[in-house]
Amino acid sequence: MDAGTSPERGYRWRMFDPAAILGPRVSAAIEAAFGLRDVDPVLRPSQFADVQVNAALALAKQVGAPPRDVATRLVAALDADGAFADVAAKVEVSGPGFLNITLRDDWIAAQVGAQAGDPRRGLPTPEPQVVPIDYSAPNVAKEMHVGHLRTTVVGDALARTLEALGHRVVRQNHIGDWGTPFGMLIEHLLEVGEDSDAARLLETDPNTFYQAARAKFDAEEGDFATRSRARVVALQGGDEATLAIWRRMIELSKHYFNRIYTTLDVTLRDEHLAGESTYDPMLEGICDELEAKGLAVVSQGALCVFPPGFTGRDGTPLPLIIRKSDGGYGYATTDLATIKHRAQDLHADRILYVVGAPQHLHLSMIFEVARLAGWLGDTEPVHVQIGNVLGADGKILKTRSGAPIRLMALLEEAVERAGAVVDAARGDLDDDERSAIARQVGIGAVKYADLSVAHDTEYVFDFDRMLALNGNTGPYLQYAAARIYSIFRKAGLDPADARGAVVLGEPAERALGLALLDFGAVVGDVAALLAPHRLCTYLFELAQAFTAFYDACPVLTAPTDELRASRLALTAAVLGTLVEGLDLLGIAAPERM
Ligand SMILES: NC(=[NH2+])NCCC[C@H](N)C(=O)O
Repeated sequence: MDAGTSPERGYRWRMFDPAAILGPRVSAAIEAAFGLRDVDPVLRPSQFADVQVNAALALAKQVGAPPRDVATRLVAALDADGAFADVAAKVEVSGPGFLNITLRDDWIAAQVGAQAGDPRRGLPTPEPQVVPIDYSAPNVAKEMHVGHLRTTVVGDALARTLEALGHRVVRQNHIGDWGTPFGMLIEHLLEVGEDSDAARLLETDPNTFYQAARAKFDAEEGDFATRSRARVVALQGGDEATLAIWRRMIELSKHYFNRIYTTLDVTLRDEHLAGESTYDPMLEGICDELEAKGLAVVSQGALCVFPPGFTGRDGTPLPLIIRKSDGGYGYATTDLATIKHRAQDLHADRILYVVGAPQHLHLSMIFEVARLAGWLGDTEPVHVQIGNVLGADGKILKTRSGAPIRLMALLEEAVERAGAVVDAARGDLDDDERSAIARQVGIGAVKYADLSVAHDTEYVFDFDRMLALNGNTGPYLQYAAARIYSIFRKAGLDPADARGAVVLGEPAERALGLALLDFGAVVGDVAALLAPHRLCTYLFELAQAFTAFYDACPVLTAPTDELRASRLALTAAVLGTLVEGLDLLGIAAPERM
């Protein structure tokens, strides 16, 4: 995906990673040698060098010389002003015209030390943006399904990450709390009574509540259906008594959502609720405006917009219906009001819609109509498409009987399974601590499984795999952090006090230092590319680099005091990075497990 208007791209906002420091120096050398300004130095990681400069290949055409010559002149320019002397031990021309740079060990060590002392741990500080994030968005009186789980988890990780970078995130939970079904739902609630067990289902098992209402409606029992239809009219007409009972219903549903959010440890709160009903007062004005602008036309009795470029399979233009022939408004009108509000009232720079992939056509049409209406200005709406969560059979995850999985039951099972492992491994800990760990590990495993694959791809929900202690899993990373906590317990040292000067001698030590320096750039990429899985991959590789280091380099029994202090400092930096990285993903790191 294109990074769009995201400010995190480029070196300008970054601090400690080698590319951020070398990039501008290579650009300056290109200017000195060839008189070309602001040329992208094209720095890439490479298996043959700490950093590879690929600019010569692209420059060759412009300069009119073979890439190897360009590369050689570039090295001469870099040498001439000593641009690399403090940073690079060696710069070599290789292959068709790459520059392979070997960094100085003492430079890497100093950067690691500086990053560890930075309160932001090397996170970039880009120009702050206003970013509304639309995520979770379950429907009132319906069970949240695994699709909602994934938008909740991915949206929350993006919210945490963008906020950590300094952006003003506006969390928006666009719950489905409005529309035709509310007539029958309210009538049902009135019949069973607000304080009945049947009403309580809204908090515990909303699907059963919904189905009971639906059954009465379909059976045409007495005048239930007629009353339901009248109730929708009363609701949308602003009848106070109807609104009062509707509010009670939302209140009960909120208890259900909040239980899920608390269990999941996500940052969504009541104040982030901005459901479909919020925009009801704007809908008439939206239709009037689009009609006045000549964008909406009446077709078969309904008011529609036909945004250019959207056609059905047979080539006919696709409508976005904004007012049905009976005068009612639907999902599309609400979304148009929503996007106008986000662009014009919230002054959004980017709007993230963390929503299931099947809604891509709908959202693309909304974005296009908003653009045609002139509402967007510089606002960039983005659909962060969420792929399906599948069962072992490769179909959308369902229970054996084919019913949708109850999300709470799924989360409870994750915690239970994690608990069995923790109970077996840590009989030495008391019950409370074991159950707290089980919760962090079980929930962390589910969240990590959602986050570690690209958000737009499908994946198979598999408890055994997500709870495994090896491989790219949440528990693996939590375990890596817990192991480091135990090293510090053994040393009788608080990791915050491990501030010895870093010395990098062994190859595994050096590789670990380099890995640490990437943290800021990776977090910047997560925000720019809206790709939390990149942070997962990074943390997994960092944990592996730590294991390799720990196998090769004794820490507590290091040969000298200096080395011991250095290795403890390195170890503390890894712990801090793991804990902070997991926190950006919304995953806790227990101190023991
Ligand atoms: N602005 C939006 N359309 N957000 C997504 C809403 C998702 C919708 N409630 C659903 O469950 O499918």
